[in-house]
Amino acid sequence: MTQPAIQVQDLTKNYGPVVAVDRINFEVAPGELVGFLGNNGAGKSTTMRVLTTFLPASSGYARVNGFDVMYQSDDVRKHLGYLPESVPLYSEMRVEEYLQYRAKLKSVDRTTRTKRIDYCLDRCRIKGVRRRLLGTLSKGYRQRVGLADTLLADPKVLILDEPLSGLDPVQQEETLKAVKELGGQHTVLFSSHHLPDVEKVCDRVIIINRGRIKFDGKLSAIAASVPTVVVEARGTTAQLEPLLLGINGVLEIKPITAEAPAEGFAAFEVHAEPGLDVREKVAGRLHEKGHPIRRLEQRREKLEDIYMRSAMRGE
Ligand SMILES: Nc1ncnc2c1ncn2[C@@H]1O[C@H](COP(=O)(O)OP(=O)(O)OP(=O)(O)O)[C@@H](O)[C@H]1O
Repeated sequence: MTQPAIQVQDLTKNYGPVVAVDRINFEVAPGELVGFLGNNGAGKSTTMRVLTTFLPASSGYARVNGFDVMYQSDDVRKHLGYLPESVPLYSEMRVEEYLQYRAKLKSVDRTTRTKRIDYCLDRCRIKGVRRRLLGTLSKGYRQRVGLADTLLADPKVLILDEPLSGLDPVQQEETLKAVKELGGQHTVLFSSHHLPDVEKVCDRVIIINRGRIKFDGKLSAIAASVPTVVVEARGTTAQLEPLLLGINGVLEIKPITAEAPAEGFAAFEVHAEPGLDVREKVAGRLHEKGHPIRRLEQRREKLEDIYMRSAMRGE
């Protein structure tokens, strides 16, 4: 089996009495592009800081490219690019000058340094601002200069803490394109609050809530999930439930209480056997028994549904 690029086992981080990360486990395969999601204070940055060796774990362990973050931190850092949430830059330096300086610090080979910087400027779509002073750049450009910096030494693993935060939609799109292109070649773990963007670029998402992992799955699996039928019809739960349950292929009925149905109506989620579309049968049965339908639709689970469920759990 290929060695995971990131491996986290029973990792816990306490800040005094605050348990920021609570015995989490996950692995990221080489080349995977994984979205790390969670509400404010869920534990994303803390996990990332442990992975990038900036913070020691309280217990458990983490490895990056096979190196232990506690005991082999130099090796971890050698093969890792980290973009913190707010990128610290020297405002009086020009973009290119800054990247030269950073490349030197990272021991990027002198003979290929200029070529490498050119490549990173191009990758992060900041060629046009290469001679600008960092202090005069907008947040989006500063963020992408930070991203170019993380790429300089061609690290195998990139950890990006909210690379899209505070950017306008155009800047978000540009940054997102740059991040997407990094997948495959690099292993990328990035945190974000922008679910539609995460859906656009990631292979997989991990959702953390109050320091615990609540969901870890491939986006392709979410897209392929069995759709649910939502039905709202005149009648009471007691009248409608047995009718729906009696339909061939229907496995489970769940009354919908989150969105209150209109007076005199009841609403349900109907879960049927995989591959079976029961909408016509539902319509036929309810019509036959004199229960007019107000709403009948097929709903496929989206990342947002999973996020809401995972991020609300335990609140
Ligand atoms: N230096 C610190 N000292 C004490 N508590 C901290 C410290 N840093 C973070 N915390 C707490 O740890 C928990 C996790 O915080 P963390 O910053 O990892 O969350 P996050 O998911 O990155 O949130 P956000 O999306 O707001 O950046 C929170 O309860 C936070 O208040």
